[in-house]
Amino acid sequence: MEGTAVAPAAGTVLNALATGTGSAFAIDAELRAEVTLEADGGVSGTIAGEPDADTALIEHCVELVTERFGDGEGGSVRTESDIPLAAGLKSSSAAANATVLATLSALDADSAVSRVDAARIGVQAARDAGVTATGAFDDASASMLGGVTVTNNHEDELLARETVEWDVLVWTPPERAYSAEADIERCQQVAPMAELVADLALDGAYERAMTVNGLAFTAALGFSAEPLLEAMPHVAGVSLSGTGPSVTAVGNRDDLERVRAIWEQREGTTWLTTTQTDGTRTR
Ligand SMILES: Nc1ncnc2c1ncn2[C@@H]1O[C@H](COP(=O)(O)OP(=O)(O)O)[C@@H](O)[C@H]1O
Ligand SMILES: O=C(O)C1=C[C@@H](OP(=O)(O)O)[C@@H](O)[C@H](O)C1
Repeated sequence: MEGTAVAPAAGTVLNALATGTGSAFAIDAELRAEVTLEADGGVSGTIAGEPDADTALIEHCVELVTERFGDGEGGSVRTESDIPLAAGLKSSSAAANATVLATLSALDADSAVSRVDAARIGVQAARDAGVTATGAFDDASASMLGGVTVTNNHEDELLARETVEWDVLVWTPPERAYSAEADIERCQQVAPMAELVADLALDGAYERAMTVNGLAFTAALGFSAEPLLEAMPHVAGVSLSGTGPSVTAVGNRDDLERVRAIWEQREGTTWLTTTQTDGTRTR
């Protein structure tokens, strides 16, 4: 019994660590999960190219799905991806979503659950594995459904979902930042700004929302606002993504190319992509 699914990365419009309301958009960078089930035994996980990374999240995703939709099968799960881990680009949400759908596919139970509920299973696994602060249903829903979503992460409730077609520039510095280690109290200090960002996002002004989010959360989380300032005159929106360290900008392709030339002088990787609208899919 085998199943494969592919999930996109995502960038942040609103970081949910201040108020529990969050917003994210899927971007065209992929993570693939391959699941093989056996009648019994435990679940073992592998992350290609990351021998020391924590596999508890993907193993627990398999367990939750086989307990609920199968007969508690065991087996193996392997993820492979270009999305850097713990870089603010929602690799954990993509890994959970792809693993949940791959396991459902291996059980021949693809239609047993809606995609939104499948994302909620991944969120539960992330909470159980301790890799998230709020559950990150914002990131999970964006990666599962594609497009941009706005969510209440305390209730795992989808407040809005829209298809958007944006060019996206991403800068990923070499360092890593685990969400579970983020300073939540400092994030809560920017709650009034997060409320403004949520209002803008729910009005569909995602790009402006993103820039306000970027200014507030670079301050709260202690990142430099310099990359945001460099981009701001040229782009529609720019923000720290998640708890960082990646920064994403959206706007006109030619303008993003100009910002790319500026960001490329920094250490790390700068790449151009687009939003993704299909979300997570079985293969
Ligand atoms: N590609 C992956 N495959 C399996 N698990 C992953 C993967 N990427 C992230 N994770 C899990 O998520 C944790 C990191 O989560 P987080 O700090 O939220 O990073 P991100 O911003 O990339 O989502 C890792 O410790 C690991 O348990
Ligand atoms: O763990 C969490 O609850 C969250 C982590 C952050 O994302 P990253 O995982 O990208 O840092 C943030 O943007 C999101 O709104 C909520």
